[in-house]
Amino acid sequence: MELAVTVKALRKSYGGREVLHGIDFCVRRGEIFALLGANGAGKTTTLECLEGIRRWDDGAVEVQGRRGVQLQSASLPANLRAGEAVELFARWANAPVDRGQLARLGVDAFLRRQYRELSTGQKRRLHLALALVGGPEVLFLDEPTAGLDVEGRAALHAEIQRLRGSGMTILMASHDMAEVEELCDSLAILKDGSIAFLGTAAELTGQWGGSRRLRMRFSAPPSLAGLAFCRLCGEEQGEMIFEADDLRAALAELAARAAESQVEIQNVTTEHASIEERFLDIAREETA
Ligand SMILES: Nc1ncnc2c1ncn2[C@@H]1O[C@H](COP(=O)(O)OP(=O)(O)OP(=O)(O)O)[C@@H](O)[C@H]1O
Repeated sequence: MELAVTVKALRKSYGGREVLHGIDFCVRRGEIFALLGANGAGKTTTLECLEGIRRWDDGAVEVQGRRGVQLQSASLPANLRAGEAVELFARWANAPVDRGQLARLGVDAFLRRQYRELSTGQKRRLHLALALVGGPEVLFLDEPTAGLDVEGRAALHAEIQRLRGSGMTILMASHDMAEVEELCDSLAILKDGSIAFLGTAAELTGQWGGSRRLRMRFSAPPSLAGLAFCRLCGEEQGEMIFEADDLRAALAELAARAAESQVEIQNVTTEHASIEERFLDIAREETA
């Protein structure tokens, strides 16, 4: 397994207040990795340390390959035209302008417009185009689709997937759970400057432990008094809906109840927790 990014025991303080408390994670080459966390959790600080624009106090950070950075609030000279910015970055990187990429990002539509005339979404697309000049091997994106319209978001997701397909490693900070679920191979949840979860989205939502709801249709209502592993939380279209922390135990318990009550189980479906639900669980644990 080839690693593109390694972070070991990374610590960072601002003015004596520690905001990263020794975090560890790795990103494999060619994967899309997301940093999630509430406002102020430390995502941008972590990305900035990796991007090489922020000093850290202790620990180690390694990035293998050329870096491309889409800044969160990057600002260019107000009267610089988008096309001039692209030419300028290409000259600095000693690389040709990739017209195809500009078209895919929709930047070609406003190349003649000055930076100050661009909308938030257009600026974001331009910043991504600039980050991609020279073909980075490791790309850093800070909330890449914030401020983009639906079409822009879809186009950008398609482009991010295309870039991953070309072997690029992508690290992104995001608040958009649907985006993370759609794009990312693995993720870390930062909570107050420490890692609260590290793994894949499937591991986060969990096949069993992370599942929450069980829908069951019985031939007649079984006796449900004193359930230990689940609780009835509603009925919908003839199905009983249960909530459980351990679905396996809940299923066994309900099957036993059905047998005791001599009723048949006609249908069972489980609903897994979404990334958002698990994220909120972790956020709540933080304040508990
Ligand atoms: N330049 C700075 N000077 C002092 N404190 C800072 C600075 N930048 C960030 N912080 C503090 O460090 C902590 C982490 O901030 P950071 O921007 O890394 O979080 P974040 O997870 O990216 O938040 P957001 O989701 O709001 O962008 C916060 O408490 C923030 O107030």
